Amino acid sequence: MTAFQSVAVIGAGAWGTALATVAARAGRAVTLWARNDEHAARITSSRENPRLPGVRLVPEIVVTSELAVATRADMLLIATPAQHLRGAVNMLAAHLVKPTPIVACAKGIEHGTRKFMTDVIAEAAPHAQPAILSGPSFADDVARGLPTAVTLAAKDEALASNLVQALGSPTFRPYHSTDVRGVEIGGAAKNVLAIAVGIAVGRKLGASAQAALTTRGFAELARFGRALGARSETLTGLSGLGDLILTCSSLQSRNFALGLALGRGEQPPAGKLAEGEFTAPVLIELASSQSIEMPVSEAVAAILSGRSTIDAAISGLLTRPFKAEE
Ligand SMILES: NC(=O)C1=CN([C@@H]2O[C@H](COP(=O)(O)OP(=O)(O)OC[C@H]3O[C@@H](n4cnc5c(N)ncnc54)[C@H](OP(=O)(O)O)[C@@H]3O)[C@@H](O)[C@H]2O)C=CC1
Ligand SMILES: O=C(CO)COP(=O)(O)O
Repeated sequence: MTAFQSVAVIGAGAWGTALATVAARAGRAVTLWARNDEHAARITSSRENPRLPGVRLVPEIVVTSELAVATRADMLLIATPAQHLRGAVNMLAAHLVKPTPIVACAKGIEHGTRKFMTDVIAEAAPHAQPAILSGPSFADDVARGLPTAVTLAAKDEALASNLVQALGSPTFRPYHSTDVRGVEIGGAAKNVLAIAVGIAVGRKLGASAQAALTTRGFAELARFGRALGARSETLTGLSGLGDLILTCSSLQSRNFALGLALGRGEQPPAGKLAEGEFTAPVLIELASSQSIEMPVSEAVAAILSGRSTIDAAISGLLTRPFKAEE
């Protein structure tokens, strides 16, 4: 029997809604918390979230805007955007009466503090047990029950394994890990790199360039990860290489789609969260503070901030000095 019978998902966006279906499929009692009363009431009555259209929520999922109801759960999943994770955890920390696992499901690094998601949780809710879930998983695929595998990490292996037992099912296979930092790095960096690859595809640089850029993107993700203590099996695993491949090759990805639009000289899709846009500046700040070379991510940050044109950034990458592959 699993240690965690009930699950609350904080943040009723596309990913939070998909995760609520994951937990329900795994047999948990599920609460989905939306910050807005009307939004919660609308999902409750229609059994559909406009942020994840076409997906019917099973009747067992309780949708609420009352934090006191959600925080009664045995474990919490936080699925807000990365820059809002601290605000969400601050709110719920006051309601926690026992040490409760809080699983970060956002992919990013906090601006200003340059902190990764589990560090933000540990700071905002000192009695929580932070964990991170990440890997190749589009909300739409997951909610429809298409199969995937992800990584779920916590410092304590037994906790990570218990969380996996609580959420896993034949269509959603979490692998447990204790390499929290490695998992956080993969999820954050791959979004920035997907913007780069989207730009290359939008500029019609060809399938060979797409593969080359994805690979060199992985080289810098891994360089950054190793410098920050990530394990190599995590970097080449589901939350690293796995999610990078997905995001750099699929039009379903909002980060890839943002890059594609930029590369084509079009307006980026409106109202779509592309975390890489927010992660790029803080990722390169962190990298340069530790003298880690991340030329592809730097090019993305320069394009997004208007410091470079797309053509200048592409030419800058292609004319770097030749060097040994590592
Ligand atoms: N979509 C996907 O396929 C996947 C997304 N992720 C990650 O999950 C995170 C969320 O993405 P996604 O669900 O797609 O984004 P969405 O834009 O679909 O939804 C974000 C949700 O967060 C809510 N929210 C924003 N700020 C707060 C806050 N302070 N407190 C509570 N709720 C808040 C929003 O509420 P409101 O509706 O009121 O605006 C909205 O419902 C991102 O970090 C993303 O990288 C990870 C894997 C897959
Ligand atoms: O993280 C994701 C898939 O694993 C979702 O990617 P996008 O945020 O780019 O849509």
